[in-house]
Amino acid sequence: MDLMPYEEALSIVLENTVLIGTSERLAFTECLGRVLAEDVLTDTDKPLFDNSAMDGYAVRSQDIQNASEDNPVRLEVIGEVAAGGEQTYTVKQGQAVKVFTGAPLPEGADCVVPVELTQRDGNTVLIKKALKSGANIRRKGEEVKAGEVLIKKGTVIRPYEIGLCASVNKAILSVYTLPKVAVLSTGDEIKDVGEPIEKPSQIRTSNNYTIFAMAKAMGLNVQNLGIVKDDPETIKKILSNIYDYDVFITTGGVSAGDKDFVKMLVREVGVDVKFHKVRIKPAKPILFGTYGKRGLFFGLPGNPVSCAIAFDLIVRPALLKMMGREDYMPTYQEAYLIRTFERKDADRREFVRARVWYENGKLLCDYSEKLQSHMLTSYVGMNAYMVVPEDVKRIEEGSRVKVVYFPWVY
Ligand SMILES: Nc1nc2c(c(=O)[nH]1)N[C@H]1C(S)=C(S)[C@@H](COP(=O)(O)OP(=O)(O)OC[C@H]3O[C@@H](n4cnc5c(N)ncnc54)[C@H](O)[C@@H]3O)O[C@H]1N2
Ligand code: MOO
Repeated sequence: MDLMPYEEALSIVLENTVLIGTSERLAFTECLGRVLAEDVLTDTDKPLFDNSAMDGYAVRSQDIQNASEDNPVRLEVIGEVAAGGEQTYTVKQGQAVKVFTGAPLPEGADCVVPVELTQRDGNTVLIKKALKSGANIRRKGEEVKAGEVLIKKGTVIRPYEIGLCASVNKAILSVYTLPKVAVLSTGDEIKDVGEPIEKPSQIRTSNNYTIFAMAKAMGLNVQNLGIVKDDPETIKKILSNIYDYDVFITTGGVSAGDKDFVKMLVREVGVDVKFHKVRIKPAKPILFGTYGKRGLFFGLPGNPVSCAIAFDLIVRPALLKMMGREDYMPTYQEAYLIRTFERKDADRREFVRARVWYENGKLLCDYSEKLQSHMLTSYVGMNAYMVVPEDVKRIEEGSRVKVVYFPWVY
């Protein structure tokens, strides 16, 4: 049986992914990483008033049009306005007012000469350069006017937008509700952190923690349901709770073993399985299905690297789309391979842990020595996946390869 290509699998997942749709109103400080469910309007002009962009002297540009280093223009200093200060002066011909950055612009002045281009002399100042009308002035409403859209619906709130909301006193934002996510690991041999290992064949879990951390790093509301033994009744009982979540993720139990129960039991709890197995390496046995109104079920393979890759390249885009993000597709770049890569089994598209970096203006790529799907250490020191296309056995040093950065920026 031909395996499903990666693109087809991803598009099936995304076709079945719907935006949560509901929204909630939150304090702007709680909205980091959230997606705006409506346009943010400002009810004030930004800036609120004409003000100086420099520490210097507010003057009339026509008074200084012939000013130069050799032939400075002398103006009478009639006062001083600080940031936050009252604007009480009117600058008339031959006059200047000392101003500081952010200070309201005195009436009559139409430019500000930075202090570096002046020389103070008692109650006069020498201006050493001609400036145009408007120079070093921030005009009322030049950034945004009252009633205008400040941030569009669909925008992700980053620290910049948090600051912007603060600057216009926008204290409450309407953002899309986050999907509720659960992660459950399966396997008789899997032991939780802190549990004693009783026999050498037991395995310390990593998967439920990796996936929990990945969802958490996306700002999601995620529950780690721990580990369940390969007992069909217990697994089915837990799986019957999928309806409490928008996205349910299991790890393990999806390949061909006698105890790989997840793939059978999900159907019994009402999951409509859309695919099982994709032409990728690792993570081939990934299972995907839908349930209820908008539920997404992902059965990720048990091998720790397979599990992580399946999340990064298949689950994460769906979660982003569900959260209301428009930039949910993984983005690829081209890099130059610095060392020949070879593999024996070339059937599937392989995502090799790699490191990319710029050198002399070129993005270069080297790959981890650890290629197997149980080796979580293959991530350490790496920052990207190098894509080895289907049917390609060897990529020569110096060739161009496609890479995709790990989505976690630290
Ligand atoms: N006959 C076949 N065998 C396998 C196939 C196949 O096509 N035919 N596919 C292989 C591939 S590819 C993968 S990937 C794995 C996936 O298997 P499962 O999803 O069924 O996972 P398990 O069998 O439960 O475990 C696989 C492996 O991973 C370890 N594991 C499981 N859970 C965890 C956890 N929470 N933390 C850390 N490590 C975990 C487990 O001990 C196994 O070593 O199947 C291949 N086999
Ligand atoms: O495709 Mo599996 O994911 O080798 O490890």
